[in-house]
Amino acid sequence: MNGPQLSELPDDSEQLEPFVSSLRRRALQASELSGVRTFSDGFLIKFLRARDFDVELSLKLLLNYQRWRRESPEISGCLSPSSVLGLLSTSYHAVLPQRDHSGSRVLVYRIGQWNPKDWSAFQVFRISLMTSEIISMETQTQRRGLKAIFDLQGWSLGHAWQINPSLARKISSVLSDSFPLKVRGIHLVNEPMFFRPVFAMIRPFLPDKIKQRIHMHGADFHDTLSDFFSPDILPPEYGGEGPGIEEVCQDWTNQLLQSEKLLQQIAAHPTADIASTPDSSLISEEAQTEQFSQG
Ligand SMILES: Cc1c(C)c2c(c(C)c1O)CC[C@@](C)(CCC[C@H](C)CCC[C@H](C)CCCC(C)C)O2
Repeated sequence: MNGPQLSELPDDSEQLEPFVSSLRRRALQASELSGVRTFSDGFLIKFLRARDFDVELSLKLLLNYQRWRRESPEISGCLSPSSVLGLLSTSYHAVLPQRDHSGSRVLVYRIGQWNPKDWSAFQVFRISLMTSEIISMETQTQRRGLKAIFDLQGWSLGHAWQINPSLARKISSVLSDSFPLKVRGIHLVNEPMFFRPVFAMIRPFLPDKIKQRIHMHGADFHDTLSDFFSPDILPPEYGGEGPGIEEVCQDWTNQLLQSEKLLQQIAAHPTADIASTPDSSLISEEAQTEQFSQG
């Protein structure tokens, strides 16, 4: 059985066991110094699915993930949706309710809603990290990855000044090899000319595979965006017939707020399998059935 076929099996399948044990053994050896003593199956399977069950590559991804978190405490230390509620309330971000034709999650970021005088790039980054942690618990997302649409309408110098080379490095790391999610597409719409220098800071660190998945649509994006996404799932603001952007942002904000405890647990114990622990008081009943038992 090859990697993608293994990915299709459920978490508790016997055939996954040798891979999980092997990654656990390697991870425990490697993290002796960092003091991590337990890795849940669910945690390890995220990394295996992200690397099509290549144990060596999964281990590398796992160690990069831990290092990234350690080196970015300003971002990963506080995974609290309520701490950035003011920003979420401006309809800055949504995960669309429907997956695309290939099963990928579709995320929308509306950069223009971010007022850089009120919110730092670290806080903005935190939102992406929280969403990433939540969707990476979904089996189907582990298999089919995600696509992100960045609406850069309103991008200004105030935004650009927040992105320094160190932050650009952190952005390219999570996109390439520091987070257990398959990035299947990045779509920029309404990007102004002066977004180029910022993109030029991020681009050199990206592997070719990711570079090829970045699409710049400009202001006339309606036609070209629909080459990638069916109108059924896109909000009307992005040329589709799905629910409006304000509504989907509101819904996802509620989802994040419901996951507050869960996210705190992840920030405190990143290697534990929090979503599937018997202690389901961590997350509301509703959110569990909607978000975590799919696929
Ligand atoms: C796991 C994961 C994370 C954590 C993630 C993203 C994706 C696709 C992920 O899979 C995309 C967004 C990002 C990188 C956070 C970005 C935060 C900054 C402050 C936004 C500023 C605006 C960017 C200059 C816009 C363009 C970025 C693209 C070239 C990615 O966080």
